Amino acid sequence: MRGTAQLPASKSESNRALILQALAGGGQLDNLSDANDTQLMQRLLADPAATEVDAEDAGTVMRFLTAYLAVTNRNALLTGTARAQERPIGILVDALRELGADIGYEKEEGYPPLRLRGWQAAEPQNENATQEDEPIELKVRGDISSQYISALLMIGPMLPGGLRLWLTGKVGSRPYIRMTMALMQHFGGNCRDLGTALEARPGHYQPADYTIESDWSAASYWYAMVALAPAGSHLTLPGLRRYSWQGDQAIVDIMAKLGVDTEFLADGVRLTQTAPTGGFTQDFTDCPDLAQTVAVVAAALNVPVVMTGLESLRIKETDRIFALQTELANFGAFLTEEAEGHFRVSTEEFHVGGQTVATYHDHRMAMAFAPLALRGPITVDSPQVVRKSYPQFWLELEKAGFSVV
Ligand SMILES: O=C(O)C1=C[C@@H](OP(=O)(O)O)[C@@H](O)[C@H](O)C1
Ligand SMILES: C=C(OP(=O)(O)O)C(=O)O
Repeated sequence: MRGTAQLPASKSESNRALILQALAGGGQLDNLSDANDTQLMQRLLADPAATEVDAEDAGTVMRFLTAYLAVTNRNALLTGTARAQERPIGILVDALRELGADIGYEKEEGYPPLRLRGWQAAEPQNENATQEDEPIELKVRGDISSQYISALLMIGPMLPGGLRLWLTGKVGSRPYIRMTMALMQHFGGNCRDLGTALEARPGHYQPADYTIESDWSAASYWYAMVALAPAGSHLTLPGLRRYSWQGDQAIVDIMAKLGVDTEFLADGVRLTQTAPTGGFTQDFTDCPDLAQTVAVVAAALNVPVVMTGLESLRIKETDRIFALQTELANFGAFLTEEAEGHFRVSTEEFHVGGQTVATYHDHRMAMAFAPLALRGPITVDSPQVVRKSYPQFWLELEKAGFSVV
């Protein structure tokens, strides 16, 4: 493997920047993602009169728009795909109700679709505050999805006294919360991490320009390819930054152990194949979207990796633990829960030769297993799933020399 692969722009940065641009009333965004999740967010924000808003299968769109539509006093039905209707949202709805939003469940309590009816009071309520300009204080569980916290923080400055969130439980996906706060500050939002709580002070966002970084989660599939490619392979990925707001930059350190060296360039990174260092334990609490990539590479290289912090994987685009276990087994590898929350990747006899990988409506299943084609022919079922985050994925594989038919 040699050459350069084009990455999509970060969908996480893009979808925050779009919400903040809408709340700020302007600003130029460059290099927005072509991911369906981002294109969808852009379309939905551009139609303020819509009474039915379909977030499809995009978690960030569903969660961020719940808060955004509420705070902008919209009357709308917010819905999504069948899977989106199985992904919980009760924690966010409870918090928004405490703030004064009028939100009802159309079907099952705690799940989309949601009926949004603006605020119960003309002004967002401030019952929990002792004085007019004090922030409303809320306790929010951090162990289900950080997207609820990001959604709340972004609307925090719009509330009369701002917002103070006390996170409870084990907080997952923390880097995504830090990314939210960094982008809020970029748009002139006043927010702080107080250690025990997160605070957004009241105030107006200011229009700001921002160039979105390339997507580190998408980069992980190219790291996987370099790890599995013939010796001497290397690859350049433009648009990635050394100082990134994306927690999935953790792939740099993880892949160093799986035999990929990263050199930061003026624009992007250059990956070079080295040798795996041996087994290790990796916590995915902060970077859940990397779990599938790492599981497949560890299995294929027969590196015993113990994976922890996978709790949120069962409520993503699919139950990713089940999907990984089922599909890895077809290649002679296993993901076994040996103690609570400790999943060991082990390989009996890894073989690639004509298997069909089921993708479970999950872009990351398709992209995580695709690098196995370096070891033999595979068929990836429903390949169009990649459009959620990386529509050009198969095209880029072809450009890199894969035969995609
Ligand atoms: O805020 C974000 O942009 C995201 C947060 C993460 O979700 P959780 O917070 O639900 O783990 C991640 O898995 C998702 O792909 C994107
Ligand atoms: C979990 C993901 O996305 P979301 O939760 O935004 O649907 C993902 O992209 O892996």
